[in-house]
Amino acid sequence: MTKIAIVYHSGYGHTAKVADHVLKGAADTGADVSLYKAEDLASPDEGPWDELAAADAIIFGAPTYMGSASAPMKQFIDATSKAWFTDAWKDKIAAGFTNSGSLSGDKSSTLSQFATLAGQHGMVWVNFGMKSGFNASNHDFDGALNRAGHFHGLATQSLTDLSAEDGPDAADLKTAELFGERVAEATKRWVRGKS
Ligand SMILES: Cc1cc2nc3c(=O)[nH]c(=O)nc-3n(C[C@H](O)[C@H](O)[C@H](O)COP(=O)(O)O)c2cc1C
Repeated sequence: MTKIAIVYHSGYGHTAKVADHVLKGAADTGADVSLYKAEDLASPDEGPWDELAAADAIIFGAPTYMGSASAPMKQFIDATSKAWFTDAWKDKIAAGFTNSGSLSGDKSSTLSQFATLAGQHGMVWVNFGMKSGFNASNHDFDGALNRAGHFHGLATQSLTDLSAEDGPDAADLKTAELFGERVAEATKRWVRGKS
């Protein structure tokens, strides 16, 4: 069974909800998926680093704050330098997701940050591969999948006046599940091809 780790930060619960749905989509393919909080991996010398080293894929997730990954996620990113020195994550599958208040909100910067992190570790970045669900006049905004139209990762929107109970909406959460499924299937093929 392939092992997938999701490392995420969420200040107010919205991104945690997205992480839960990414997990659901990946787990529905039969993968063994675990969630890790970035705060528990803030130091290179403490936390479940061995479990990340044992994973076939690591998915990074954080809210976009001021146009990049939130500070606790950046602290985790910097703490991965020990894994970098030992090539602990080389040739693992990587993917990323972010969530923010605006439809765009510079989420692309956060996804690029995660793809760069994956590149630094010699990981194999899996993009989303889903076409935009809202880019033509005959499309409905409501219920559209991947309506923010990001391709190199998952991007969801949580309107800023809604609690994590009410946002992101069902279409974005379904999009998150399909993203989890995509990464899990890619991981399965990658692991099978290596053996
Ligand atoms: C410090 C801070 C900075 C933010 N910067 C952005 C931003 O650059 N773009 C955006 O669209 N939303 C921004 N937001 C809104 C959050 O991304 C949004 O509320 C998100 O759902 C928070 O996720 P969380 O509950 O997982 O922390 C910001 C929120 C905070 C608190």
